[in-house]
Order: sequence, then C-alpha cells, then structure tokens
Amino acid sequence: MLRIHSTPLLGRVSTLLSEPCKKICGNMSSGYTSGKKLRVLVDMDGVLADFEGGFLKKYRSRYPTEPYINLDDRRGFWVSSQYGRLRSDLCEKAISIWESKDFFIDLDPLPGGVKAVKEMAEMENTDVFICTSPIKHYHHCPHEKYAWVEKHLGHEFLEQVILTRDKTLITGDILIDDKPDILGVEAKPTWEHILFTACHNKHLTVNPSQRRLNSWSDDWRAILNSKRQ
Ligand SMILES: Cc1cn([C@H]2C[C@H](O)[C@@H](COP(=O)(O)O)O2)c(=O)[nH]c1=O
Ligand SMILES: [Mg+2]
Repeated sequence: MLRIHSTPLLGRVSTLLSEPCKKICGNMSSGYTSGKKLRVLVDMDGVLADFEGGFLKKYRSRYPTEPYINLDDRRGFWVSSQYGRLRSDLCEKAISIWESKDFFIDLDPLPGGVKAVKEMAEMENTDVFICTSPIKHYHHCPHEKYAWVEKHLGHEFLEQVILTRDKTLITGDILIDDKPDILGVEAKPTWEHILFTACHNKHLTVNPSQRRLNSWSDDWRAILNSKRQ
C-alpha cells in the first residue's frame, strides 16, 4: 500500500499518478491539512433519485389491478407501512418492488440534483459525499446505488459514496435528507439535518429550528454558506 506522509511528498507522488488517483490524493491532502472544508452529506433516495416516482411506476405496472397511493396522498416516510395500512398484503407487494433487480438503477434523477451536487463538488473548501442507506436485501441495491452514481455523476464520484444504515455515525456539517427522523446510535450527530421536501413529508409540521430545502431550485448555496466559518 502506498503511504503518503507529507504534502511535499504528496506533490511529487501526485505527478506519477493517474487522474483518478490525483483526485483521491488531492482530497487526502486538503482534508487532512486545512480542517476548514465544509463537509456536505447528500442523501440519494428522495433527494437525488426519484424513489417515490420510480416505485409507483413499477408497482402499477406489476400489480395493475391492485389499489395504489397517488404521490399527493403519500404520508409518512415508509411506503411499505402506508401500503400495509391500505391492505395488509400490500406491504409485501410494495417491498417486492424495491427488492427487484433494476429498481435502483432505473430511478430517474430528481430535477436539478445532479447539477447541484456537481457544482457543490467544484466549490472551494467543500467536500461532498453521497450518504445513502442500502436495503438489507443486498442482492441488487448496493451495486445499483454505485452504478447510479457512476451513470449520473461520473466514475470519479464513486470515491464520494458512503453506504450506511446509520447516518448518525458519519461526521459532516450538513446532511440533506428527506427522512424526517434520522436516528442511530449517535445521539448527537455532528451534522445539521436539512429536510429535503418530498411528497411524504411536505405536510409535516417540523420543529421550527429544522431548516428545509424545498427542491434543488431552492437556495442550497445559501444553506451551505450559512455553515461556513
Ligand atoms: C420508502 C422506503 C424506503 N426503504 C428503503 C429504501 C432505501 O434503501 C432506504 C432509504 O434510504 P435513504 O438513504 O434514507 O434515502 O430505505 C424501505 O426499506 N422501505 C420504505 O418504505
Ligand atoms: Mg432519502
């Protein structure tokens, strides 16, 4: 394994490395030495990738005679729970959709998300990571989440992917996420949760101190700047 001990050596080693390796080493050097970079964690499902729209399309196509919930009528984060309340067997039918091959890779990007993340990544003193929870049925989901990032953000962005079932363990300044309650073993995560508005959370009255990003047309740059020292 190549160990890099100091910035001058890093500079020399860097000239010998391929472009992707240079980018990795660039991240290592700036992250370790400055300590001033803003670290933004961006969720994937419901923030960058249209989980709800993709689910409804595939559910209706697989179960054309079964009842379904329009996106305007979605309430609560868990699609499976709301379908289960509609009729108990529909919970399993809902789950079967996102456990299927090609569900995650086929998700359409949400408007403006990919462009915003690419712009964020180019900003000075800013590190962006895609922070996303895989489902436990792991046959397709983790692979397809990586493939989605490669397809829409590019191969180099794979370096920025964090798959975790517990986002409270990840350190960052901001987490942009559509899930209203992000809980885990760490009671006091380092990040401020910015609630990304989605069909399932738009009616929620949240704590007045919780900030929202209504869409990627909203002023995400101002939110980032508000966290800079
Ligand atoms: C709505 C819903 C989602 N899931 C799964 C699907 C995704 O892998 C995660 C959500 O990930 P995120 O990083 O918090 O966006 O949860 C599920 O299992 N059941 C559901 O109803
Ligand atoms: Mg999400």
